[in-house]
Amino acid sequence: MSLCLVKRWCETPLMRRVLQFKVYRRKIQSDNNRTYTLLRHRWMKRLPVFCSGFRMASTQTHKDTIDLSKFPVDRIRNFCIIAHIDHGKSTLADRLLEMTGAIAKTENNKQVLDKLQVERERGITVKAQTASLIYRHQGEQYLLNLIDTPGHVDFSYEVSRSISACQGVLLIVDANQGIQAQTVANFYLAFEAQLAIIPVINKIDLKNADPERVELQIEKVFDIPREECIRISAKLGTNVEAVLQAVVYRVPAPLASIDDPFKALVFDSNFDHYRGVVANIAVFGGRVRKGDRIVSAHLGKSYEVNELGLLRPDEHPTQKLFAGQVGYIIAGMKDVKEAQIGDTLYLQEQPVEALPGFKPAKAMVFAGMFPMDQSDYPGLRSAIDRLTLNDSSVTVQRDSSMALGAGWRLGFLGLLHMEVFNQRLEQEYNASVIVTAPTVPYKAVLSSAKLIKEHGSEEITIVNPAQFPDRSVVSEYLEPMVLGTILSPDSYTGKIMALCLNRRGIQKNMVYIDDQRVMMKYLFPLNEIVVDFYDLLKSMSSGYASFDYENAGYQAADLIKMNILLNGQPVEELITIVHRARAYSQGKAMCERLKDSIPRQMFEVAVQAAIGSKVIARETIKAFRKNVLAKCYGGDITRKMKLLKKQAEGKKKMRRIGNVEVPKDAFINVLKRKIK
Ligand SMILES: Nc1nc2c(ncn2[C@@H]2O[C@H](COP(=O)(O)OP(=O)(O)OP(=O)(O)O)[C@@H](O)[C@H]2O)c(=O)[nH]1
Repeated sequence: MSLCLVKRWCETPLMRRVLQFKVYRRKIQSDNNRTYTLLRHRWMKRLPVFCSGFRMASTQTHKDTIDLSKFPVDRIRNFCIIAHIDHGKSTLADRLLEMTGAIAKTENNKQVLDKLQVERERGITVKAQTASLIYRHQGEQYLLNLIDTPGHVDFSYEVSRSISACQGVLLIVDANQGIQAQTVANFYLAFEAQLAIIPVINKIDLKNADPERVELQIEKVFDIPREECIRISAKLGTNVEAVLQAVVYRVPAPLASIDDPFKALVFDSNFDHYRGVVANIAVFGGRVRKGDRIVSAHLGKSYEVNELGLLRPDEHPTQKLFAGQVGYIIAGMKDVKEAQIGDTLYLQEQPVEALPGFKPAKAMVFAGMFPMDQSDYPGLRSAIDRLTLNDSSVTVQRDSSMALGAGWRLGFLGLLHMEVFNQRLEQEYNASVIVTAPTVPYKAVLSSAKLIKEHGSEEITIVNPAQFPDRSVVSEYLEPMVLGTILSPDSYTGKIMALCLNRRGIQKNMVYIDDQRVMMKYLFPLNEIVVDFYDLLKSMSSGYASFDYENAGYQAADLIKMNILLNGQPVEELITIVHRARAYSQGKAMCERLKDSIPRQMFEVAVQAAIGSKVIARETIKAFRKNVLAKCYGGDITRKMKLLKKQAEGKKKMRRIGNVEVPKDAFINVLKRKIK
């Protein structure tokens, strides 16, 4: 009884503070480091970026358990893991982290480097992650810097950036599926960067694994001798030690000298609300330490280094970073634009020539984003601002529409990138949005002198179909093209060729990579493959075909603007640019899909597709009222109220266009097509 009372008394807010204060005092005397850590967690979290200097000073007391000066350049290896989606990159990274003691070995280590909620839910990597491993081999210690990269084509920009910080790659291939489209694309990224390529055949534990066949494919397609392949099971940890040894022996040490002036490449960055920009860097020469003044070559601005260290995979502060090493740096930059990806950092007193950097990511898909309710606009604006700070490949422009109000037009690297961004807005910022039909960036060569003067150039890029210029003022329209690679078992070739033809694809090449699998190259208009091509390809090949694409410039095309009318009213958000030859079939398909997407209203709704004033397709949605109380015979009034409330809430998720209620996902659904 008395014990219980004491416990309760201890838990009163006042006593808690007193007791905590005592704990702090005692810890200051006994263990300086831990006290600082506690203080940091309790107080510093609330302080804004300008306090980051003080906060960093507090971490100065951390003991440097890793003495980086012990790792001369010849004992450093920088490598990334590349592969087709789901071939086991993140699982292999888990095993490498465990085996080198970076994380404790437990059953729960599943894709440890996939930290975002969206990555965990979808089971895909979206953002490349770095981890420094310390590996002991034959009495020597090696510092291995690993970068786990995403597999999906939309995030290949992350792969090319990661490659620039490395001298070698582990090219993972699934022992069951063999070489897939992203395996080919990623191989060429590494090959063109002249990196050492270690082929690793994963999932040999699977019943249908056929590592011999995969080795032959690797030899045939990539010209890598089959003896160089390492067979592993990342899941069970089988033979993973051989991978670490291969990294030590086959990946060259970085070409960087400690005697050169400090020079580092920013290959990734993210924004921390309290500390500002955390930039991931690869040091190409010299050394940098805390307190140094560094300059960013892009902006010419100088900063003091507040914190630096390794990622193991969590931040592990150190006093210095040396030539050849990969780590992070925090220098009071308050915006990711100050630490542009591809930028070079150097010491203020030792200017150097900037490193080549990267080509900026090019948005391939544009869509309008609008708040569900205009009163949510300020909140959504701040959510988009914050999310784009951590994803600089998204472009943002203000936009507005008659039906949806004020919003933005955002540019993404692909449709999955757009979906992931949308999901992150909802999950991380609780922001619900309406996304309009995605479109690709078209170009128009203007013929009107007045318009050329207005735009300052003859050629304009159109990212909003509503602003598509009329044929009368244009001499030529251009559409973006891509070179697609399809890998599939040969039994599906006929069906796949029909699909490609249906999407205006032009075959460029077709080779057998073994006696059953075929690789086809097609030139496609981007617009034809961006929305649902991949889904259709997967379903018609029972999931066996894979697809990847790369930019292939622009090509002249006969394009027209197609309007969608709901009860005679044009819907700006549903305007699409189509090829003249496909206008009728696409207009018909869009009307059919809209008929399925829009719930019945109290009145009849005519859904029409029109080119200019000519209607080319029509569907009718019959009048209807859903009586939610139909099954509620007699009974309690509160139950009826609940049902009506639920119906009202459902309606909130709709958008009123003219007098028609349109659900928010209709804008994207309407573009999905079926193969004819
Ligand atoms: N049987 C078996 N399954 C494995 C093995 N390695 C990975 N997997 C499974 O394959 C699936 C995909 O693994 P991930 O490690 O997420 O693949 P990934 O390449 O990182 O995927 P992305 O990041 O989305 O490209 C998971 O369900 C893993 O459990 C293996 O050696 N054997």
